[in-house]
Amino acid sequence: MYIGIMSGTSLDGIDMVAASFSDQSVTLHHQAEYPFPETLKEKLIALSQGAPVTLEEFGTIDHFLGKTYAETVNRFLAENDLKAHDITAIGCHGQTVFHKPTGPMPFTMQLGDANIIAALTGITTVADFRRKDMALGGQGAPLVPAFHQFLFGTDASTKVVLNIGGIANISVLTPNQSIVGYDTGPGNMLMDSWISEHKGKPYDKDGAWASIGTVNQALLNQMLSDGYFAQPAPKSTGRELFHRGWLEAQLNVFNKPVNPEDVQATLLAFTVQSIANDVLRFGQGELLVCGGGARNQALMAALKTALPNWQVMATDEKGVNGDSLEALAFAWLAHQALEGKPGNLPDVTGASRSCRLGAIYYPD
Ligand SMILES: Nc1ncnc2c1ncn2[C@@H]1O[C@H](COP(=O)(O)OP(=O)(O)OP(=O)(O)O)[C@@H](O)[C@H]1O
Ligand SMILES: CC(=O)N[C@H]1[C@@H]2OC[C@@H](O2)[C@@H](O)[C@@H]1O[C@H](C)C(=O)O
Repeated sequence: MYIGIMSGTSLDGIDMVAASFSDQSVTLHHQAEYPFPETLKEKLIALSQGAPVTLEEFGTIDHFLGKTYAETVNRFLAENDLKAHDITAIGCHGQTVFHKPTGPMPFTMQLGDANIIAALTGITTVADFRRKDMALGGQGAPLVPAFHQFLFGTDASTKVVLNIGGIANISVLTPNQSIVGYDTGPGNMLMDSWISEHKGKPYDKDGAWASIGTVNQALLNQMLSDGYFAQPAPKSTGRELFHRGWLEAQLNVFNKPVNPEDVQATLLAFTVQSIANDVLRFGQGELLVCGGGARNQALMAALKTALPNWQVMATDEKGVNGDSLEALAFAWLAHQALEGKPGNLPDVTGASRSCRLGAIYYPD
């Protein structure tokens, strides 16, 4: 069995799974979600918002995260009556705190010291999955398309797997064609940020607040003209672009009053339309949605309206829990690493070749 740990760009906490793999199939044994300790969450939010940080504070967060992942694994093992020796390895994504895939010195940074995870759990740990791909000229993201392909394969029809986390990304699985995958742009991140500022809530449950607002079409068109959307793949993005300051700049340029609930409705439409514009390029087929956004009923309804020729459904309808899919992917990537198999798809990330991903940390 492998453990997969994902804490994503929404900063909503830690998703954990225990799963086993064969060449053709995956078996999910256990899954759980755990919140971050409040002090850690505050530090991560400050860091993600570009707050100045000293090297000492930075090292402290790396340690705090590593310790938190380790303690969470030990709790997960106890809750599921598992022992360390039941687990071959842990695949830990870590917490992305910066992602800059282009320019002369590209880098991506995931924190959470995996030495601490290996030492405190007694389990071999694989981490730092993205930087080898980037060293080979790739974006280092998205990495999950290879796992989407493994899970949903290709049959006679086109399937697009859509993750709506903080950022949204798609994997396009078309029969007899190489897989296409990239980040489409914002997922829940801007909606979360706006409702948190105006209502003090971490997210807009079921899109209820957005639903009482009206989409401002002119503001929506302005947002959709951001240069990211016209860029060809390979491409990936993050908080570095679609953050609160980006929204502030958009509202300043727009320079007309918009009610807060109308901004929320426009942000929901922005996420939906930016995704739909990309999905529409691939004709018709099934759109399988995972990530927290799949739980937002208003967002799912708007996606269905924007994509009338697509069968839009949550991955759960295909038997795969959409809340734990990314954690499952990192358990699979750890399995790939230990089996000495490649993890990246050069067609997706733009790396010069496929390669083994991740650094292995031993407990002894
Ligand atoms: N019932 C719901 N209604 C509306 N939004 C929801 C609901 N449940 C979850 N969400 C949204 O999903 C988000 C969490 O999604 P998820 O855990 O997939 O993100 P992540 O893994 O952190 O991000 P990423 O995939 O970009 O790394 C929450 O922040 C919230 O915006
Ligand atoms: C740098 C980084 O952490 N990117 C995440 C983020 O969250 C969604 C999207 O942006 C995707 O590119 C990626 O995560 C998933 C797990 C991936 O690599 O496929």
